[in-house]
This record gives sequence, C-alpha cells and structure tokens, in this order.
Amino acid sequence: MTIREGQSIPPHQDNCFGCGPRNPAGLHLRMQRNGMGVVADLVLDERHEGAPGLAHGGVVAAALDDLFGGVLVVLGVPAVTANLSVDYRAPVRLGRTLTLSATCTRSAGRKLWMHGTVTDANAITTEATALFVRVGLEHFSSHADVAGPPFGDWIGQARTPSPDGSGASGVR
Ligand SMILES: CCCCCCCCCCCCCCCC(=O)SCCNC(=O)CCNC(=O)[C@H](O)C(C)(C)COP(=O)(O)OP(=O)(O)OC[C@H]1O[C@@H](n2cnc3c(N)ncnc32)[C@H](O)[C@@H]1OP(=O)(O)O
Repeated sequence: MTIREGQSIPPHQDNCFGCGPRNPAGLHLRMQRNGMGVVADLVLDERHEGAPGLAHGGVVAAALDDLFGGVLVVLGVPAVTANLSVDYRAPVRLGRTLTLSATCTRSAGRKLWMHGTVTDANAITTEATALFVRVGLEHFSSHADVAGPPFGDWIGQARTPSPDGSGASGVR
C-alpha cells in the first residue's frame, strides 16, 4: 500500500481506540501523510476531561501513540510501542482544534524512534518520544483474526520504503 503526500492514512482497524471509525469510545483520529510522517487535527471534549476544562494526560498520550502507529503505516513497518515518554509543556484545553504531528526520527535494526507534538494555535502543549520495535505477524494474529483488510493487508505487504516512496529501503 503506497500512501501519497497529503493522502489519508487508513485506520489501523475499525475498532482502534485512536483511529477506528467504529469505536464509540474512540478518538476517531483522521491522519494524513506529511512527508514520512503524519498529521491530524483533534478536538477533545468533556469525555476526555481530567482536571476541570482540561484534557486527561493519558488521552493526549494515547493520541500521540496512535499517530506513531500512523507513521508505521506510511513506512510499511509492523511494530509496537516499547516505550513512550511524554513532556506535558502546557495544559491541553478542551474544545480547541489541536494539531498533532508525528514522524520517525531514526531507525536501527528492529528499533524505530518516534517524535510527536501537539500544538494549539502554533504553541506546543505536548511533546512525545517513543521507541517502537518491529514485530512479526504472529504478534497480532495470536490474539485476533487479522487476516482481513486493512490490517492483514498491511502486514502482508510489510516492507521498508524509501523516504521518497520509491521502494528502496528508508528504514534501517
Ligand atoms: C506494513 C505494516 C504497516 C502496518 C502498521 C501496523 C501498525 C500496528 C500497530 C497498530 C496499533 C498502533 C497503536 C499505537 C501503538 C500501540 O499502542 S502498540 C501496543 C502497546 N505495546 C505493546 O503492547 C508492546 C508489548 N511489548 C512487547 O510485545 C515486547 O516487549 C516487544 C516491544 C515486542 C519487544 O519484545 P521482543 O520482540 O522480545 O524484543 P526485545 O529483544 O526485548 O527488544 C528488542 C530491542 O528493543 C529494546 N527494547 C525493548 N523494550 C524496550 C523498552 N521498553 N525500552 C527500551 N528498549 C527496549 C531491547 O533492548 C532490544 O534492543 P537491542 O538489544 O536490539 O538493541
């Protein structure tokens, strides 16, 4: 699956908490490819409240983690979060259009390092880094049926495209 610049990233699966359209408790993130990363707008509301009027930090972390999962789709690499670190620089307010962005900054062997931000009116509220570790299909298939699209298709086509999308490996 090749996703071109500006094109939408398909959900990891319909019921994904971050991006699944069928999950009633989900964030319903809609990501687009941005270079070798992804971007998404997100408006949080009372369902996501922690302190009064403010977003729960775990929800913000989950959104960024899911964007990292979107980067994996761009790269064509099946991987999972091994470690996630979040710097909460300013409170995240409910009812604002937040801009989330994420990219892979480095990779070596099975490891990929991610970086992501949440901005509100161009001011960074939250910054996260993560280590993802590449896994095989059995990581997913041993817990659920992942044979069907889109998840199974992605795993089946797992590859390491070049940064320009030409097919040569860009992830090492
Ligand atoms: C074509 C395909 C596209 C489709 C794209 C599909 C997307 C698919 C995701 C969808 C969804 C996304 C949503 C958001 C992403 C989640 O939310 S993922 C869910 C949360 N994460 C998990 O459940 C992962 C649980 N943990 C594990 O399964 C295992 O611990 C891991 C992470 C696979 C690693 O285990 P392992 O395979 O045995 O590997 P291991 O030898 O322990 O570690 C490998 C290397 O990583 C290092 N490492 C491992 N853990 C850590 C750690 N916590 N800290 C530092 N280093 C670590 C090790 O030291 C080692 O380093 P080296 O010695 O190689 O230098």
